[in-house]
Amino acid sequence: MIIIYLHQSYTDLANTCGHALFNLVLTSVVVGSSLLTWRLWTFTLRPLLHPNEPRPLPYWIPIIGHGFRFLRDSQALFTAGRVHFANSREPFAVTVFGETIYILTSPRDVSGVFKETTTLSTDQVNINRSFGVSDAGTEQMTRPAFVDAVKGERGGLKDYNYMSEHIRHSQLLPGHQMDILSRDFMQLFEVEMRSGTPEGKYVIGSTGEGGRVVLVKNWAAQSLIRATTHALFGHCLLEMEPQLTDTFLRFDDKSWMVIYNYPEMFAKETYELKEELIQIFMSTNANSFKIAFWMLAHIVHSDGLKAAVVEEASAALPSQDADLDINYLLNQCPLLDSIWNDVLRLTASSSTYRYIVSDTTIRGKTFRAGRKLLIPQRQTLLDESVFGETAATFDAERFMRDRKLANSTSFRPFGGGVSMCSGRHVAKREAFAFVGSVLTRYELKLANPEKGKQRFPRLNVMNPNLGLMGPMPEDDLVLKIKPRH
Ligand code: HEM
Repeated sequence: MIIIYLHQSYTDLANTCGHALFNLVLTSVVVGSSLLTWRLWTFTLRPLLHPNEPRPLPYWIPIIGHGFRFLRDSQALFTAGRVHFANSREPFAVTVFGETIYILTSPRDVSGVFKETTTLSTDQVNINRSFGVSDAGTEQMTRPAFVDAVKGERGGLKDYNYMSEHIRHSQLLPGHQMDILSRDFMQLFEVEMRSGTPEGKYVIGSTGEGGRVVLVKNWAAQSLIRATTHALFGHCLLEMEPQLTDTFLRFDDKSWMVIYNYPEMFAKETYELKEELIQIFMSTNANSFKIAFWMLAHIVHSDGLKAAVVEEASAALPSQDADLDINYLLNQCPLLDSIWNDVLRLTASSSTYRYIVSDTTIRGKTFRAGRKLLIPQRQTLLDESVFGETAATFDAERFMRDRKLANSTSFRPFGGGVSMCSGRHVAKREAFAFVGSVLTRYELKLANPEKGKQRFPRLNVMNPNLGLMGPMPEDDLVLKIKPRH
């Protein structure tokens, strides 16, 4: 009876409105109500039935979910998620092209993740895959075949990934190997900086009497990447590939496409550049020149700060013929140290990532096996409840005034747990070497445009990023430099 009635009503309405228009309206009503039902179930009813699971951040288009927002400005998406759940910092889930990713923004949850090393994995296999390691290569890398030199036979056989991590740590963490690396780096870096007036693509003009106009981003990148590459890999790599730094810089801004498996057809050049680079070369070189750049940018944009830092650092270079005393800069310069920390805080968009091997419960929330978990460190680095009302802006003395801040669980620019950056000590050395060297060897002035003042470089917050954010492509720090006598 009801069916006959509905059919009759359908026919009457269709005849009155015209079939095409009526079908359009009907389709819209069906799609709209299905969408509302799906939203009600997914974002309201299901979370009520599963209170122990992180709540999903609502979205409108199934499967695509937050995909485009994630690619366009992932930090804004994470902030929106945190705010959507009333800034409670409970874990939540986003959907990126069909994939559910848990987002953690509370330092206490994050500490729980770092402690859990059995059910949460760093997923080395998949990371290697995105850098082109084949199935056969993966099989070889995960086959237990090596003996740990320290533990010997007692430790049992280890696979390539374990041994590679072991070697990275002994090379890069404080100890004998790092001392050798640092010594080599400083020698090579001195060659770069001592040559008086820097030459290369970063010099864009002359001001007479030995003065030059330089682009600092490129200057920091060229000198630090060359010296680090030479110290880590020997001279052959740069001899075989003299353009390596340029190739790297062209790749750097888009490297996230490789990590997030962005479709190759939309990023052909990036994937071609990736072929020319190796993964370890990227993790070693992607960040240090950026932090050096930002530190110098903040220092030279304030005459008062510049004078204070030059005064503090000047004992590291007693004469222009001396070698830069990097240990003095690292250990006796509290202002420089505070600047390093606050710049890291403002520019790190580091994320720690884990693959969930089996269901894992942290502080009452269960994270389901087979999904990914992401910890965007920027969500705590800008937390006003920890860093104060001025958390969003640079404060050179913030970490000097409150020394405990550097050990806060909200301050993790290098990630944490088993995957914490082992290059953090090397990075600090590189940044201090560049900033200290430039400030003590040169007189510096902002090269102001004809009208007005040089704008402070804007942070490129748009690209998903795995370490430090650089400046917007069209922004740089342009300095007039003149060797000191
Ligand atoms: C300011 C500069 C740097 C920043 C902000 C930075 C940040 C990071 C972050 C966020 C991670 C992932 C941490 C996690 O998953 O929790 C990482 C990993 C790593 N970084 Fe860095 N990094 C920097 C410089 C360097 C340098 C100079 C090197 C090498 C000389 C390096 C080598 C590595 C390596 C090898 C890893 C993989 C994890 C490991 O085995 O240690 N990083 N870095």
